[in-house]
Amino acid sequence: MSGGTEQHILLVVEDDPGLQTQLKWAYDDYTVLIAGDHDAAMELLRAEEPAVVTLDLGLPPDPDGTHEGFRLLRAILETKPDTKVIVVSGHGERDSALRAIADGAWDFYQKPIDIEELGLIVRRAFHVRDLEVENARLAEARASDNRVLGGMMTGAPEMLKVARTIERVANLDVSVMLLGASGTGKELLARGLHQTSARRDGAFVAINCAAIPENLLESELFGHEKGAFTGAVKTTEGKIELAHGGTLFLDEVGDIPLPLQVKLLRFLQERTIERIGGRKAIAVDTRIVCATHRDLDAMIAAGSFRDDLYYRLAEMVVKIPALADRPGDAVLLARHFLHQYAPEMSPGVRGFAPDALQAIDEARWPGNVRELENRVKRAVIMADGKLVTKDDLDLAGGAADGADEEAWLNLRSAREAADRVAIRRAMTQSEGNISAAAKLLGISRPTLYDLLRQYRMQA
Ligand SMILES: Nc1ncnc2c1ncn2[C@@H]1O[C@H](COP(=O)(O)OP(=O)(O)OP(=O)(O)O)[C@@H](O)[C@H]1O
Repeated sequence: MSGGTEQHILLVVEDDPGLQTQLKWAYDDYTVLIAGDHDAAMELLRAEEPAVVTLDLGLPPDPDGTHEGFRLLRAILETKPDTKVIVVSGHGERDSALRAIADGAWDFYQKPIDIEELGLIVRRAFHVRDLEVENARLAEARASDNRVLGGMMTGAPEMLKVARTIERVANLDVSVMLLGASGTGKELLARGLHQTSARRDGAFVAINCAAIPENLLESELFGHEKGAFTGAVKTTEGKIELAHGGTLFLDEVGDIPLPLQVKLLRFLQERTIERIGGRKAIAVDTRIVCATHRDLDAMIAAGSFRDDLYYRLAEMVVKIPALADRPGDAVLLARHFLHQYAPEMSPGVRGFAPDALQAIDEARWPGNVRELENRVKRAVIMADGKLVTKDDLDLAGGAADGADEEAWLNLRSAREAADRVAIRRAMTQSEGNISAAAKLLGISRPTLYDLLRQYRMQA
């Protein structure tokens, strides 16, 4: 292939020995790997990272059904979401094929296999994959599958930087303070830090200090002995102790009252705690990661937060950008949540209408990712058709129509701009399926590929 493209590895998942041999030798442009079942396929996927997979839905131990095929499709896309999976289904299994597309398969092909026809689809899959690789290379250092730490999704350089910082400090013995508005993903990042660290086999315990009444917070954090106070009917471990060997996420640490701040500081200095009513110091090995949306500098100046505690907790301060400051992430996350919620809540819902995507892109999202997630969830439930509309999202109107109309450089650039909008919309409506998008646009698939390449757009 042309320079700059990755090695072309094709994984064929097929349990019929005859077809295996036939396919193995049919495509000499690629390195062809063969797997006969789920486990063999996953092993090869992990070891060789094939860009394209052809997947027969009928696999052992269920060769006449589709259960194993779908299970493998899910596993492949979970493990390596950018894999182009071409589902090969038997006669009369069109419904399964379409369901596979809805589940994230790239295309489908119906048996009996015609080597040349299937070869064409495979070739195009590699072609699109090459374009994606090239685009990704061009579009700064973006994660190829938009997933970073602990299941966090982002394509925004601002957030990728945050994730990299956290990965880097995860295994260092430094305290980390996450600063960011509500719903920006602080807890998710703390969890990601824990999972990346050597403590990953220990517990991750989270406590929101603002949500617990002051008089109960001490017991929540440090635990109590039986009889320590009225109602203390049995000895109870606090969160710090429960996170022994693991990580305690102290959310809204700015809400800890001063007397408790002293006790927390003592724990950080001596690494021992005393339960309320307890007489002995208990050694506890817990890493603390904390977060707040408060202005701790101002609180220190006002005397409501101890500066010595601050310096213990905040050796590394990581600022989390608001969703509105991560261009592209709102749409990326909206799609992610739609695919997460639609299957169980409204299986008919497949994607967003173009006006909805535009509104999502333009909204300010004061409640950040949590607000977006809730709105998408509600919209998925409310949607009547296959597509979630702007009305379903119940967002206040976006930017004024046509307000940012540009003066065109020339007819070519005006055409290109119009093409881009139409292609983006068609691709969105068809959830990235090239055939369907080409159909919507009234052009052939090869023409659409040419345009995508010409405009350097991602499929
Ligand atoms: N980048 C992301 N990718 C996927 N899900 C996300 C992302 N960021 C946040 N979420 C989800 O959004 C919700 C809010 O995130 P999280 O609880 O981590 O925010 P927070 O900053 O800790 O909020 P608060 O300060 O209000 O507690 C969670 O359901 C979380 O899983």
